[in-house]
Amino acid sequence: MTALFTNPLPIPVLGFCAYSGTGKTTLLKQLIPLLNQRGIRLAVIKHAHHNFDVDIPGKDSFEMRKAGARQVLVASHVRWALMTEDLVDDDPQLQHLLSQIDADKVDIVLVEGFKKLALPKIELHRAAHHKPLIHIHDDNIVAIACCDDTTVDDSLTRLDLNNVAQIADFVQHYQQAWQPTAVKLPIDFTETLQTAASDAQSGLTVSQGIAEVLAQITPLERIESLNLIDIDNRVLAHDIISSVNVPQQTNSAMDGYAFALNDLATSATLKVVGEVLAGHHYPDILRPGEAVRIMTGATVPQGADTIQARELVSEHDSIITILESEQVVKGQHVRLAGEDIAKGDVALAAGSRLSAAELGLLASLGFNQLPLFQRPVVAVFSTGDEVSQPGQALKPNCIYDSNRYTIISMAKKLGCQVIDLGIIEDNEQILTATLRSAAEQADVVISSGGVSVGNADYIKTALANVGNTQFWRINMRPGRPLAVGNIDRSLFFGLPGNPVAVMVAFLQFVQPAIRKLAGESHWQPQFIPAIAQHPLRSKTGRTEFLRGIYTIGSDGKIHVSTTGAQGSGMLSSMVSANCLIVIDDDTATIPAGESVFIQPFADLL
Ligand SMILES: Nc1nc2c(c(=O)[nH]1)N[C@H]1C(S)=C(S)[C@@H](COP(=O)(O)OP(=O)(O)OC[C@H]3O[C@@H](n4cnc5c(N)ncnc54)[C@H](O)[C@@H]3O)O[C@H]1N2
Ligand code: MOO
Repeated sequence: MTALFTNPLPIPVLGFCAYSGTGKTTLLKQLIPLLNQRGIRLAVIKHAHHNFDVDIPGKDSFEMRKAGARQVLVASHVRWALMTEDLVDDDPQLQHLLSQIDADKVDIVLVEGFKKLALPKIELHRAAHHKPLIHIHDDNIVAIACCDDTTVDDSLTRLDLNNVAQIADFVQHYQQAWQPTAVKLPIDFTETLQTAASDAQSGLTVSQGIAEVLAQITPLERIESLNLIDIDNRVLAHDIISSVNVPQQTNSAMDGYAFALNDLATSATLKVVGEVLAGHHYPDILRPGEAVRIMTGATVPQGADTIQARELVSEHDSIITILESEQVVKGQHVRLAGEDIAKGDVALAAGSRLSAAELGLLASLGFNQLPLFQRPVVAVFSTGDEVSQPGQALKPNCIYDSNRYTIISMAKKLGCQVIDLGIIEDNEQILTATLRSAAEQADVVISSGGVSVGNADYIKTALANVGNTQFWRINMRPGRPLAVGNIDRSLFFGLPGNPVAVMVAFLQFVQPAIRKLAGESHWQPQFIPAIAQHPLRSKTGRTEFLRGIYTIGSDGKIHVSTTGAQGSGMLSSMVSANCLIVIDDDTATIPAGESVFIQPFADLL
């Protein structure tokens, strides 16, 4: 009977619910000053069932609103009030109302009304009114404030409706003990292994599917050594320990003057006794009242602890005056030896993927040859009588093979070595031979097509001849059918035929598998919250991956809209998208303006 509610604020929200006439407002009027005395800053949201007004006819703000202004903000040095005309069919949305509250200014929001929402509430009950108890049908009641003659289940905190101080104690404790609930991502990467068989009928969730896939993988242990210049997107096989400090010497981050800050206490003028360029050092220790001219990257002389940039110094005849000397902070523009990486630190851990920043860092430590996991070898083929080779004339009723190209490109992006096996005709002997030879050459074999009911026969029988594979139904769209298994020591993925389903299934299942196989430690995709530009629809019981375009709105926040039609054969939707919008299996609709998680393609595609 309660409707879903998510608290959008970083502060607690506590409701008060009761049948009318129980005295909610009377209690709140007594409770608020008591809580204020205890230093708790409050906001109150009150639900009104009728057409209320807070303004008075004749006041300028009232007249302007009546003249047609949809929002009127009236402000003085004491308070401001924003009045918004917002005619909605049903009850106003509490989540939307809460997002109007300034969470920096209050410690808790008390809500009067919104009885049907699943927000934590205190029930107020007077036995004399002979109304039913609310908590019997509402698990969100955290306490009941009632009179002596009410019988209450022991499991519920009982408060005395006539003892406001006791209710204030409860609210105070609730506010102090409240913790925001951890953000629930649409895919749970901590999911533990379930038996696929037991869920085969109802299908696996995406999280279960990922857990099942990862459980089948042992990282490859083949290690090779390569020079920095030849390393591209490879995974480090051992921890790299720094044998030097970076930077090696304490040096200047500015062209300017180095001196001891203490000297400025007596005078803003100092005597320049030398100059030090990058790659050199000043041979003496600075004495009181002395400074050296110093260039960016040059070693800071002993005795100096602070740098002032050249633009903030005037120099005449080797005497400098430090301008704005009162703003100089000890240690400014000084880069300490080892502040980036200290000698003996793990500079990069085994399992790190090496791209531009990591390669630069390894170079900065003086490393050249590095131990790397060998690249996983991936063999890819397409199946289907209608699937034709691009570059050749398209036969009637056929389509060009696009899946092999998207799969090969994504596998290469993950640093794999790819064997292209082309299009394999729907023939059991040929498919069996292809799978056998693919498994001899590759760590991972990927096919597309032929995994849904009915179409799967050849792939299924060919697989049964050479390995063991499970056919799963993943509760997601697109990408519902998925085959995963082993052929000898190789991993097999049978991706669905629809081109968008191929890409989505690759990103969700094949990608983590290849990353784990390649020895990479951090393979989880990033989820970023974005504001839905328009209502988004899904179905509970399955995870929806919509193709989305995210942009930064004029409010500085990330907004996302879909690319339009979402057919799982429409590759153009992937081309115009820059992210997947991921709607979890508990959610059917996301209203416009609400938050939704996206997976940016970033460097994945
Ligand atoms: N009765 C049912 N029918 C279907 C179901 C189902 O559960 N029950 N699932 C649907 C879903 S979801 C998908 S996805 C597809 C998956 O089918 P298959 O993996 O068997 O793939 P095919 O039938 O061979 O092809 C589907 C579609 O994709 C095109 N295709 C295939 N290969 C390629 C390629 N290399 N490049 C481009 N396009 C390709 C093919 O022409 C079909 O249009 O099954 C649904 N049906
Ligand atoms: O896997 Mo399918 O239609 O969901 O593309």
